[in-house]
Amino acid sequence: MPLFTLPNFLRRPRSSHPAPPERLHFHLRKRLTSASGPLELDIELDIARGESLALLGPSGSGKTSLLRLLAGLQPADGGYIAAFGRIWLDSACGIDRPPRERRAGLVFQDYALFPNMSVLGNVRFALPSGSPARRADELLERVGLAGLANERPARLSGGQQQRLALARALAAEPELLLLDEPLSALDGALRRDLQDALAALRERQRTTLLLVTHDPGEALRLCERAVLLEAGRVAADAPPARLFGAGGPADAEQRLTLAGRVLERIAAADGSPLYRIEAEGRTCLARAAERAGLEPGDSVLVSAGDWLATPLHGLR
Ligand SMILES: Nc1ncnc2c1ncn2[C@@H]1O[C@H](COP(=O)(O)OP(=O)(O)OP(=O)(O)O)[C@@H](O)[C@H]1O
Repeated sequence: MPLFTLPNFLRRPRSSHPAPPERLHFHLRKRLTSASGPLELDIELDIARGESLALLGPSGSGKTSLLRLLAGLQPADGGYIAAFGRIWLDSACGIDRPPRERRAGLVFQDYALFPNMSVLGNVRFALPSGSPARRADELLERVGLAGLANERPARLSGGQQQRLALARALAAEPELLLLDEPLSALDGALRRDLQDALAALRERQRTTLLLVTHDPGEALRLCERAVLLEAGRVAADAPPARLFGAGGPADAEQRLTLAGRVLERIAAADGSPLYRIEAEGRTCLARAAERAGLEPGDSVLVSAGDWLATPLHGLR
């Protein structure tokens, strides 16, 4: 008979779920209320550390809710999250770590910046303790905000606030980065620059990424895996090129965007370059998006509406 036993309320609950250090595995259930009636979110996914996953699906399919459940900002009705060697949630045994104990960084459409801190202060605040302060300057440089370091967030445009929110999320070096259309307020070259910066930073830190996007090009460029949600369930889980390909499960508008490869460069009548492209078994002629300087063999995304080819990096 032990001399001393801990009372029940002091015992730490133990989960029976395995939590391998290199994986994120979750099964989450949540009853939601949509305009057309109750919606049962029920999603199970197994994701490797460093993997980059696009979350797609029609409005109201549960994408934002899933990110909020993972971050701990919304309570699940049931389920578990085993994240990189730790249990964040196991409703069966009463474990539910608060957001600050989950190593998840998130950027939502409404940014949630600290209004009374400078731009630089917002990023510095998120640095893990012991990080060199210049890391905040590097991140601001990377997202093109170095010149605005001393401004207050309210003085920034929507796109600049979005970039600041991204820099702040990256500063915290999260194991899991949850991005809800983080680049939607940006256009053209800036969007491409930030996508490149995000890909480079993510690779360096081996961050696992869940990215909500409505942009097939973004999914193709940044993610090796795409999960399509429909009415709170996983309807498809495949490489983005397959999801958006002809006959794939993405919706008709997205299917107009094809993954292809440059066959050759030819000159149009006015001397501007045109490219012959093989995409999903058909050949087309396309102009290049921006000054792309495409070469034969390059992977591209072709928007069938106006036959515009966008170069892709990382397409498998
Ligand atoms: N806390 C909540 N309680 C009940 N229902 C909710 C809650 N939060 C969201 N919902 C509902 O759940 C449904 C899914 O919403 P969610 O924002 O997750 O969808 P989404 O796929 O991100 O949509 P969008 O692409 O438009 O952002 C919506 O109908 C919404 O009204």
